[in-house]
Amino acid sequence: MIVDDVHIIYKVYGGGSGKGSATSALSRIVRRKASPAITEVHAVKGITFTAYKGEAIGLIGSNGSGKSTTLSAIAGLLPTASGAIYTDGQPSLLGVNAAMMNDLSGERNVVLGCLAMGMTHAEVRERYQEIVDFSGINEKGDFISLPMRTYSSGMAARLRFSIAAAKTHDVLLIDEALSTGDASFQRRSEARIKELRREAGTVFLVSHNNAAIRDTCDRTIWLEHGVLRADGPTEEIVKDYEHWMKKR
Ligand SMILES: Nc1ncnc2c1ncn2[C@@H]1O[C@H](COP(=O)(O)OP(=O)(O)OP(=O)(O)O)[C@@H](O)[C@H]1O
Repeated sequence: MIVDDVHIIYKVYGGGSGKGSATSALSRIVRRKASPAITEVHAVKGITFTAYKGEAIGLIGSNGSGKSTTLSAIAGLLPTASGAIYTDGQPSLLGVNAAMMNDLSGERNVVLGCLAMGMTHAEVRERYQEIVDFSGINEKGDFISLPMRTYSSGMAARLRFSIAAAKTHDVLLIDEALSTGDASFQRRSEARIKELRREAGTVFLVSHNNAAIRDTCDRTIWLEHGVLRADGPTEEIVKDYEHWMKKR
């Protein structure tokens, strides 16, 4: 995968005016008043790097440095203002916010999630039990047949991770997934990420948990203010980052 001088700019409509509602938009149309100002947030400012098959890369940086934005752009969910991203294979974003249908049962979400990732019905049937067992949702009763809205945030995150981790991904993008779930689930998910790596894809992990980055990634990219500050062996980069954080 090649990320070539990528810039990402968010456009925030009506920023600052405090009148972003539908009725105020309608009144502006009726009165033919100019639309409110657009505020631009330049979140990523010219990032360039190359990632190879079999690599697990950590993305670190302070809050608002552009890690999640970079990941969304690689997943194809955000357009670049300039620059380009080239990938060999389909990147999938495994975020704690990945869409699930809250009114449907966990069971239906597993089936829909698997179909959405391109599995056939037969493959879904084959993997279903494994996904439910991995998530551990049923450890405390038959929760998998209840609607997702009855799950705790940790349970929902575990199910999301388990669905996405059931498939071998060409490029797997993980946003803070390891920080959700309890200690035993974190251990299981770390082991699964290692397996996914062996199955040849490229893994990106965004996390504030430096121990998880050290355990999972051999290369780390450090972003700060939307700029690539360092890119190299995990141990070296995380050490510099921790040192820099202490001095702030
Ligand atoms: N939907 C959005 N609209 C406008 N600005 C946004 C949006 N999402 C993020 N930003 C801005 O883009 C910048 C980078 O945000 P991003 O979420 O990528 O950072 P991050 O490094 O993942 O942060 P954190 O560690 O807090 O999760 C921030 O300045 C943020 O305010």
